[in-house]
Amino acid sequence: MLLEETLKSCPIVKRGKYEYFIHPISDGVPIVNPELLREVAIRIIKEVDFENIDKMVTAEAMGIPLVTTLSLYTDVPYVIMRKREYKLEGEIPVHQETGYSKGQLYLNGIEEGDRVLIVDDVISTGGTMIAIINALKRAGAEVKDIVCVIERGEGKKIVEKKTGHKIKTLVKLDVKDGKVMIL
Ligand SMILES: O=P(O)(O)OC[C@H]1O[C@H](OP(=O)(O)OP(=O)(O)O)[C@H](O)[C@@H]1O
Ligand SMILES: Nc1nc2[nH]cnc2c(=O)[nH]1
Repeated sequence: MLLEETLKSCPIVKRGKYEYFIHPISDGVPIVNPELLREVAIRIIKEVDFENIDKMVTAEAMGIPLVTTLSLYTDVPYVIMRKREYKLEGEIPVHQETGYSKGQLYLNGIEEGDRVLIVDDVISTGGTMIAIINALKRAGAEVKDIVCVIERGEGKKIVEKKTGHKIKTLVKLDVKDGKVMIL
């Protein structure tokens, strides 16, 4: 499959000590081909019962092409957790920490009782997923399902243990000696 094939040859750069892989789905560079985006969206659709989902939630930035594509296929609307504050009534700020960055994410547009699918491109340390789940909890939403395209490291296990939510992923990888290895 295209996702696995393209990951195997993708470049790695250092962000501090963190070996960061660069791929169209997780970075939007060097170029996003529609065949790859379509494959990923269809693989996600096969994993989720969209009949039971009111809204999708993702984090800025690289969840955006994923939820956009999924929304066009399923007619389910989406909310993007932004790194910028809007000061809208009811906006929920949460702290986000990844393997290489720290900041805030802001949730808008979710109402109590909303049945939510969380979508993201990567889960690594799990810091972003914890932030998203915390914000949704504070909004009173019901997290129905979680899908991340790429899994690396222990983040998935950590978040599952901490929150009790199961996380579905399409591909698991490790970065070793400057190379991506599909597990
Ligand atoms: O499991 P974690 O260690 O939290 O890493 C996963 C997060 O890292 C990336 O986002 P990033 O904050 O780099 O933003 P970007 O989408 O703008 O690249 C990715 O899109 C995930 O949201
Ligand atoms: N593109 C990309 N996104 C990430 N998010 C968390 N880790 C990574 C990584 O290594 N590469």
